[in-house]
Amino acid sequence: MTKPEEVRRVACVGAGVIGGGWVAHFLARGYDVTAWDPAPDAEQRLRRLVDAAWPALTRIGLADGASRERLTVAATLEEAVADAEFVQESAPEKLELKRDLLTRIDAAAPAGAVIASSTSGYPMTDMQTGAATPGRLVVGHPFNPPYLIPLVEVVGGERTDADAVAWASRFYEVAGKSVITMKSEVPGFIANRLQEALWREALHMVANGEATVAEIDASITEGPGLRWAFMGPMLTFALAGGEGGMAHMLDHFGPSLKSPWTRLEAPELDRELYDAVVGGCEEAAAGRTIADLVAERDRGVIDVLRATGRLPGQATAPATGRGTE
Ligand SMILES: NC(=O)C1=CN([C@@H]2O[C@H](COP(=O)(O)OP(=O)(O)OC[C@H]3O[C@@H](n4cnc5c(N)ncnc54)[C@H](O)[C@@H]3O)[C@@H](O)[C@H]2O)C=CC1
Ligand SMILES: C[N+](C)(C)CC(=O)CC(=O)[O-]
Repeated sequence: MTKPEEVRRVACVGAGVIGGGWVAHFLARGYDVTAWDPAPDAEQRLRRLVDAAWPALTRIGLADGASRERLTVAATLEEAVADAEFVQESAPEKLELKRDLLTRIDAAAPAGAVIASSTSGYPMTDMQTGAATPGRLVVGHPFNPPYLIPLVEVVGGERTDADAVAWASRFYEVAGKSVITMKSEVPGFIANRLQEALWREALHMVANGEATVAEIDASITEGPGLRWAFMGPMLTFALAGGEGGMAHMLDHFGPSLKSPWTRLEAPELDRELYDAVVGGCEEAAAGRTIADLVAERDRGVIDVLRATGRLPGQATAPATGRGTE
Protein backbone atom coordinates (compact mmCIF):
# COMPACT_ATOMS: atom_id res chain seq x y z
CA MET A 1 0.00 0.00 0.00
CA THR A 2 1.38 3.43 -0.96
CA LYS A 3 1.93 5.73 2.03
CA PRO A 4 -0.66 8.56 2.15
CA GLU A 5 2.16 11.12 1.76
CA GLU A 6 3.43 9.39 -1.40
CA VAL A 7 0.17 9.07 -3.34
CA ARG A 8 0.40 10.62 -6.81
CA ARG A 9 -2.45 8.99 -8.76
CA VAL A 10 -6.10 9.37 -7.78
CA ALA A 11 -9.16 8.01 -9.60
CA CYS A 12 -12.56 9.71 -9.40
CA VAL A 13 -15.56 7.57 -10.36
CA GLY A 14 -18.67 9.61 -11.10
CA ALA A 15 -18.00 13.17 -12.22
CA GLY A 16 -21.07 15.26 -11.44
CA VAL A 17 -21.29 18.08 -8.91
CA ILE A 18 -19.27 16.25 -6.25
CA GLY A 19 -17.07 13.96 -8.37
CA GLY A 20 -16.18 16.98 -10.52
CA GLY A 21 -15.49 19.02 -7.39
CA TRP A 22 -13.18 16.28 -6.11
CA VAL A 23 -11.38 16.23 -9.48
CA ALA A 24 -10.81 20.01 -9.23
CA HIS A 25 -9.55 19.64 -5.66
CA PHE A 26 -7.12 16.81 -6.39
CA LEU A 27 -5.79 18.56 -9.52
CA ALA A 28 -5.25 21.76 -7.52
CA ARG A 29 -3.34 19.79 -4.89
CA GLY A 30 -1.01 18.49 -7.64
CA TYR A 31 -2.26 14.93 -8.16
CA ASP A 32 -2.64 13.05 -11.45
CA VAL A 33 -6.37 12.40 -11.72
CA THR A 34 -8.18 9.86 -13.86
CA ALA A 35 -11.95 10.21 -14.00
CA TRP A 36 -14.72 8.02 -15.33
CA ASP A 37 -18.45 8.72 -15.68
CA PRO A 38 -20.85 6.81 -17.96
CA ALA A 39 -22.84 9.86 -19.14
CA PRO A 40 -22.23 10.72 -22.80
CA ASP A 41 -21.57 14.40 -22.05
CA ALA A 42 -19.62 13.71 -18.85
CA GLU A 43 -16.19 14.80 -20.08
CA GLN A 44 -17.44 18.17 -21.35
CA ARG A 45 -19.37 18.79 -18.12
CA LEU A 46 -16.37 17.81 -16.02
CA ARG A 47 -13.93 20.04 -17.88
CA ARG A 48 -16.43 22.92 -17.65
CA LEU A 49 -16.71 22.43 -13.88
CA VAL A 50 -12.93 22.28 -13.43
CA ASP A 51 -12.46 25.40 -15.60
CA ALA A 52 -15.07 27.27 -13.56
CA ALA A 53 -13.39 26.28 -10.26
CA TRP A 54 -9.81 26.97 -11.40
CA PRO A 55 -9.79 30.79 -10.89
CA ALA A 56 -10.91 30.33 -7.26
CA LEU A 57 -8.34 27.57 -6.76
CA THR A 58 -5.62 29.72 -8.32
CA ARG A 59 -6.58 32.60 -6.04
CA ILE A 60 -6.17 30.51 -2.90
CA GLY A 61 -2.95 28.91 -4.18
CA LEU A 62 -2.22 25.83 -6.28
CA ALA A 63 0.22 23.12 -5.15
CA ASP A 64 3.55 22.91 -7.01
CA GLY A 65 3.01 21.23 -10.37
CA ALA A 66 -0.78 21.45 -10.22
CA SER A 67 -2.28 21.51 -13.69
CA ARG A 68 -5.59 20.84 -15.40
CA GLU A 69 -3.53 18.90 -17.96
CA ARG A 70 -2.99 16.21 -15.37
CA LEU A 71 -6.64 15.15 -15.82
CA THR A 72 -7.34 12.06 -17.93
CA VAL A 73 -10.87 10.97 -18.71
CA ALA A 74 -10.97 7.19 -19.10
CA ALA A 75 -13.25 5.25 -21.43
CA THR A 76 -14.06 2.56 -18.86
CA LEU A 77 -14.26 2.18 -15.13
CA GLU A 78 -11.60 -0.53 -15.18
CA GLU A 79 -9.19 1.73 -17.08
CA ALA A 80 -9.86 4.63 -14.68
CA VAL A 81 -8.90 2.72 -11.55
CA ALA A 82 -6.26 0.38 -13.04
CA ASP A 83 -3.25 2.13 -11.49
CA ALA A 84 -4.95 4.31 -8.89
CA GLU A 85 -3.41 4.64 -5.44
CA PHE A 86 -6.71 5.99 -4.08
CA VAL A 87 -10.26 5.93 -5.51
CA GLN A 88 -13.07 8.39 -4.70
CA GLU A 89 -16.53 7.20 -5.77
CA SER A 90 -19.18 9.91 -6.33
CA ALA A 91 -21.99 8.18 -8.22
CA PRO A 92 -25.72 8.88 -7.60
CA GLU A 93 -27.11 8.27 -4.12
CA LYS A 94 -28.79 4.93 -4.83
CA LEU A 95 -27.89 2.05 -2.58
CA GLU A 96 -28.00 -0.76 -5.17
CA LEU A 97 -26.00 1.30 -7.66
CA LYS A 98 -23.33 2.12 -5.06
CA ARG A 99 -23.14 -1.52 -3.94
CA ASP A 100 -22.61 -2.77 -7.51
CA LEU A 101 -20.21 0.01 -8.40
CA LEU A 102 -18.05 -0.45 -5.28
CA THR A 103 -17.95 -4.20 -6.02
CA ARG A 104 -16.69 -3.42 -9.54
CA ILE A 105 -14.17 -0.84 -8.36
CA ASP A 106 -12.88 -3.28 -5.73
CA ALA A 107 -12.43 -5.94 -8.42
CA ALA A 108 -10.51 -3.60 -10.75
CA ALA A 109 -8.39 -1.40 -8.43
CA PRO A 110 -4.83 -2.40 -7.46
CA ALA A 111 -4.59 -4.51 -4.32
CA GLY A 112 -4.36 -2.38 -1.20
CA ALA A 113 -5.60 0.88 -2.75
CA VAL A 114 -8.18 2.45 -0.42
CA ILE A 115 -11.59 3.15 -2.00
CA ALA A 116 -13.80 5.91 -0.54
CA SER A 117 -17.44 6.69 -1.19
CA SER A 118 -18.79 10.26 -1.17
CA THR A 119 -22.21 8.99 -0.01
CA SER A 120 -24.23 11.58 1.89
CA GLY A 121 -25.67 9.09 4.29
CA TYR A 122 -25.43 5.34 3.57
CA PRO A 123 -23.46 3.36 6.13
CA MET A 124 -20.52 1.56 4.48
CA THR A 125 -21.76 -1.67 6.11
CA ASP A 126 -24.73 -1.56 3.69
CA MET A 127 -22.60 -0.75 0.63
CA GLN A 128 -19.67 -3.16 1.04
CA THR A 129 -21.69 -6.40 0.97
CA GLY A 130 -20.66 -7.46 -2.56
CA ALA A 131 -16.97 -6.57 -2.43
CA ALA A 132 -14.33 -9.30 -2.45
CA THR A 133 -12.03 -7.16 -0.26
CA PRO A 134 -14.41 -4.99 1.80
CA GLY A 135 -11.64 -4.15 4.28
CA ARG A 136 -10.43 -1.27 2.10
CA LEU A 137 -13.81 0.42 1.60
CA VAL A 138 -14.51 3.58 3.61
CA VAL A 139 -16.89 6.52 3.54
CA GLY A 140 -15.20 9.86 2.75
CA HIS A 141 -18.14 12.29 2.89
CA PRO A 142 -17.30 15.73 1.43
CA PHE A 143 -19.18 19.03 1.36
CA ASN A 144 -20.09 21.02 -1.68
CA PRO A 145 -17.88 22.29 -3.24
CA PRO A 146 -15.20 19.76 -2.23
CA TYR A 147 -12.53 22.03 -3.72
CA LEU A 148 -13.27 24.73 -1.11
CA ILE A 149 -15.08 23.29 1.90
CA PRO A 150 -12.42 21.59 4.02
CA LEU A 151 -14.47 18.97 5.90
CA VAL A 152 -14.46 15.25 5.07
CA GLU A 153 -16.17 12.78 7.42
CA VAL A 154 -14.39 9.42 7.38
CA VAL A 155 -15.94 6.23 8.73
CA GLY A 156 -15.66 2.53 7.98
CA GLY A 157 -18.25 -0.24 7.88
CA GLU A 158 -18.42 -3.42 9.94
CA ARG A 159 -16.05 -5.16 7.51
CA THR A 160 -13.65 -2.24 6.98
CA ASP A 161 -10.10 -2.61 8.35
CA ALA A 162 -9.18 -0.01 10.96
CA ASP A 163 -5.96 0.57 8.97
CA ALA A 164 -7.96 1.64 5.91
CA VAL A 165 -9.88 4.22 7.96
CA ALA A 166 -6.64 5.57 9.42
CA TRP A 167 -5.00 5.57 5.99
CA ALA A 168 -7.91 7.48 4.39
CA SER A 169 -8.00 10.07 7.19
CA ARG A 170 -4.28 10.70 6.84
CA PHE A 171 -4.51 10.81 3.03
CA TYR A 172 -7.27 13.45 3.10
CA GLU A 173 -5.24 15.52 5.55
CA VAL A 174 -2.19 15.35 3.27
CA ALA A 175 -4.50 16.35 0.40
CA GLY A 176 -5.49 19.50 2.29
CA LYS A 177 -8.77 18.46 3.88
CA SER A 178 -10.00 18.85 7.45
CA VAL A 179 -11.00 15.39 8.69
CA ILE A 180 -13.40 14.05 11.28
CA THR A 181 -12.77 10.35 11.80
CA MET A 182 -15.91 8.81 13.25
CA LYS A 183 -15.66 5.83 15.56
CA SER A 184 -19.10 4.48 14.77
CA GLU A 185 -21.43 4.42 11.78
CA VAL A 186 -24.54 6.53 11.96
CA PRO A 187 -26.68 7.22 8.86
CA GLY A 188 -26.03 10.78 7.62
CA PHE A 189 -22.80 10.92 9.66
CA ILE A 190 -22.50 14.07 11.82
CA ALA A 191 -22.99 17.18 9.71
CA ASN A 192 -25.83 15.90 7.54
CA ARG A 193 -27.81 14.83 10.59
CA LEU A 194 -27.51 18.39 11.85
CA GLN A 195 -28.26 19.91 8.43
CA GLU A 196 -31.20 17.57 7.93
CA ALA A 197 -32.82 18.71 11.19
CA LEU A 198 -32.66 22.31 9.95
CA TRP A 199 -33.81 21.32 6.45
CA ARG A 200 -36.85 19.35 7.66
CA GLU A 201 -37.93 22.19 9.92
CA ALA A 202 -37.49 24.68 7.05
CA LEU A 203 -39.66 22.54 4.75
CA HIS A 204 -42.38 22.31 7.43
CA MET A 205 -42.34 26.09 7.77
CA VAL A 206 -42.69 26.59 4.00
CA ALA A 207 -45.39 23.90 3.76
CA ASN A 208 -47.36 25.56 6.59
CA GLY A 209 -46.93 29.09 5.24
CA GLU A 210 -45.07 30.07 8.40
CA ALA A 211 -41.98 31.40 6.60
CA THR A 212 -40.93 32.04 3.01
CA VAL A 213 -37.84 30.58 1.34
CA ALA A 214 -36.25 34.05 1.52
CA GLU A 215 -37.03 34.45 5.23
CA ILE A 216 -35.56 31.05 6.02
CA ASP A 217 -32.35 31.86 4.17
CA ALA A 218 -32.08 35.32 5.78
CA SER A 219 -32.72 33.84 9.23
CA ILE A 220 -29.47 31.92 8.84
CA THR A 221 -27.27 34.27 6.77
CA GLU A 222 -28.18 37.31 8.91
CA GLY A 223 -28.25 35.30 12.11
CA PRO A 224 -26.66 32.08 13.39
CA GLY A 225 -24.83 31.39 10.10
CA LEU A 226 -22.46 34.28 10.80
CA ARG A 227 -21.34 32.60 14.02
CA TRP A 228 -21.25 29.07 12.64
CA ALA A 229 -18.50 29.88 10.12
CA PHE A 230 -15.98 29.82 12.96
CA MET A 231 -17.71 28.54 16.11
CA GLY A 232 -19.95 25.48 16.24
CA PRO A 233 -23.44 25.36 17.74
CA MET A 234 -22.24 23.96 21.08
CA LEU A 235 -19.67 26.65 21.95
CA THR A 236 -21.93 29.32 20.45
CA PHE A 237 -24.71 28.34 22.83
CA ALA A 238 -22.26 28.18 25.74
CA LEU A 239 -21.85 31.93 25.21
CA ALA A 240 -25.63 32.32 25.54
CA GLY A 241 -25.09 31.50 29.22
CA GLY A 242 -22.88 34.57 29.75
CA GLU A 243 -20.22 34.13 32.41
CA GLY A 244 -22.04 31.00 33.55
CA GLY A 245 -21.32 29.37 30.17
CA MET A 246 -23.12 26.22 29.09
CA ALA A 247 -24.18 25.35 32.64
CA HIS A 248 -26.17 28.58 32.96
CA MET A 249 -27.45 28.23 29.39
CA LEU A 250 -28.82 24.74 30.26
CA ASP A 251 -30.31 25.88 33.57
CA HIS A 252 -31.92 28.89 31.88
CA PHE A 253 -33.08 27.42 28.56
CA GLY A 254 -33.20 23.69 29.35
CA PRO A 255 -36.99 23.84 29.83
CA SER A 256 -37.35 25.02 26.18
CA LEU A 257 -36.39 21.49 25.15
CA LYS A 258 -39.95 20.54 26.14
CA SER A 259 -41.45 23.38 24.06
CA PRO A 260 -42.79 22.64 20.57
CA TRP A 261 -39.83 24.29 18.79
CA THR A 262 -39.18 21.55 16.25
CA ARG A 263 -40.94 18.81 14.29
CA LEU A 264 -38.26 16.36 13.23
CA GLU A 265 -40.38 14.05 11.04
CA ALA A 266 -39.95 15.03 7.37
CA PRO A 267 -42.97 16.69 5.76
CA GLU A 268 -44.65 15.09 2.72
CA LEU A 269 -42.75 16.40 -0.33
CA ASP A 270 -45.92 16.90 -2.38
CA ARG A 271 -46.20 18.98 -5.56
CA GLU A 272 -47.27 22.08 -3.67
CA LEU A 273 -44.26 22.05 -1.35
CA TYR A 274 -41.94 21.14 -4.23
CA ASP A 275 -43.19 24.10 -6.29
CA ALA A 276 -43.04 26.48 -3.31
CA VAL A 277 -39.40 25.60 -2.61
CA VAL A 278 -38.26 25.64 -6.25
CA GLY A 279 -40.21 28.84 -6.97
CA GLY A 280 -38.88 30.50 -3.82
CA CYS A 281 -35.31 29.72 -4.83
CA GLU A 282 -35.86 31.09 -8.34
CA GLU A 283 -37.23 34.27 -6.81
CA ALA A 284 -34.28 34.49 -4.42
CA ALA A 285 -31.84 34.04 -7.31
CA ALA A 286 -33.37 37.15 -8.91
CA GLY A 287 -32.08 36.39 -12.39
CA ARG A 288 -28.68 35.05 -11.34
CA THR A 289 -27.81 31.76 -13.07
CA ILE A 290 -26.52 28.70 -11.23
CA ALA A 291 -23.03 29.56 -12.60
CA ASP A 292 -23.39 33.12 -11.15
CA LEU A 293 -24.42 31.69 -7.79
CA VAL A 294 -21.57 29.14 -7.79
CA ALA A 295 -19.06 31.96 -8.41
CA GLU A 296 -20.70 34.08 -5.68
CA ARG A 297 -20.65 31.16 -3.22
CA ASP A 298 -17.01 30.38 -4.00
CA ARG A 299 -16.02 34.02 -3.41
CA GLY A 300 -17.95 34.02 -0.14
CA VAL A 301 -16.38 30.78 1.11
CA ILE A 302 -12.90 32.05 0.27
CA ASP A 303 -13.58 35.36 2.05
CA VAL A 304 -14.78 33.52 5.17
CA LEU A 305 -11.82 31.10 5.09
CA ARG A 306 -9.42 34.03 4.68
CA ALA A 307 -11.08 36.10 7.40
CA THR A 308 -10.86 33.17 9.82
CA GLY A 309 -7.26 32.24 8.95
CA ARG A 310 -8.12 28.93 7.31
CA LEU A 311 -6.79 29.33 3.77
CA PRO A 312 -3.92 27.02 2.78
CA GLY A 313 -0.71 28.66 4.01
CA GLN A 314 -2.41 30.94 6.55
CA ALA A 315 -1.67 30.54 10.25
CA THR A 316 -3.89 27.87 11.76
CA ALA A 317 -7.16 29.14 13.18
CA PRO A 318 -8.06 28.61 16.85
CA ALA A 319 -9.11 25.05 17.69
CA THR A 320 -12.49 24.20 16.21
CA GLY A 321 -13.00 21.07 18.24
CA ARG A 322 -12.38 18.76 15.28
CA GLY A 323 -12.14 15.01 15.78
CA THR A 324 -14.34 12.69 17.75
CA GLU A 325 -11.57 10.65 19.30
N1 LIG B 1 -24.55 17.37 -4.21
C1 LIG B 1 -24.11 17.51 -2.95
O1 LIG B 1 -24.23 18.57 -2.32
C2 LIG B 1 -23.40 16.38 -2.27
C3 LIG B 1 -23.47 15.07 -2.74
N2 LIG B 1 -22.78 14.08 -2.11
C4 LIG B 1 -22.81 12.70 -2.59
O2 LIG B 1 -21.99 12.61 -3.76
C5 LIG B 1 -22.49 11.60 -4.63
C6 LIG B 1 -22.70 12.20 -6.00
O3 LIG B 1 -23.68 13.21 -5.90
P1 LIG B 1 -23.73 14.45 -6.91
O4 LIG B 1 -22.38 14.71 -7.45
O5 LIG B 1 -24.47 15.51 -6.23
O6 LIG B 1 -24.63 13.85 -8.06
P2 LIG B 1 -24.69 14.26 -9.62
O7 LIG B 1 -26.01 13.82 -10.10
O8 LIG B 1 -24.29 15.67 -9.79
O9 LIG B 1 -23.54 13.35 -10.25
C7 LIG B 1 -23.59 11.96 -10.31
C8 LIG B 1 -22.74 11.53 -11.47
O10 LIG B 1 -22.67 10.12 -11.45
C9 LIG B 1 -22.74 9.66 -12.80
N3 LIG B 1 -23.17 8.27 -12.78
C10 LIG B 1 -24.40 7.76 -13.05
N4 LIG B 1 -24.36 6.41 -12.94
C11 LIG B 1 -23.08 6.09 -12.61
C12 LIG B 1 -22.40 4.87 -12.38
N5 LIG B 1 -23.03 3.70 -12.45
N6 LIG B 1 -21.09 4.90 -12.10
C13 LIG B 1 -20.41 6.07 -12.01
N7 LIG B 1 -21.01 7.27 -12.22
C14 LIG B 1 -22.33 7.27 -12.50
C15 LIG B 1 -23.70 10.61 -13.47
O11 LIG B 1 -23.51 10.59 -14.89
C16 LIG B 1 -23.32 11.93 -12.83
O12 LIG B 1 -22.34 12.62 -13.57
C17 LIG B 1 -23.75 11.07 -3.97
O13 LIG B 1 -23.44 9.93 -3.24
C18 LIG B 1 -24.16 12.21 -3.05
O14 LIG B 1 -24.93 11.78 -1.95
C19 LIG B 1 -21.96 14.32 -1.02
C20 LIG B 1 -21.85 15.59 -0.54
C21 LIG B 1 -22.59 16.71 -1.08
C1 LIG C 1 -27.72 17.85 0.15
N1 LIG C 1 -26.72 16.87 0.64
C2 LIG C 1 -27.38 16.01 1.61
C3 LIG C 1 -26.32 16.07 -0.52
C4 LIG C 1 -25.64 17.67 1.23
C5 LIG C 1 -24.41 16.93 1.69
O1 LIG C 1 -24.31 15.72 1.72
C6 LIG C 1 -23.28 17.74 2.22
C7 LIG C 1 -23.24 19.21 1.87
O2 LIG C 1 -22.52 19.58 0.96
O3 LIG C 1 -23.94 19.98 2.51
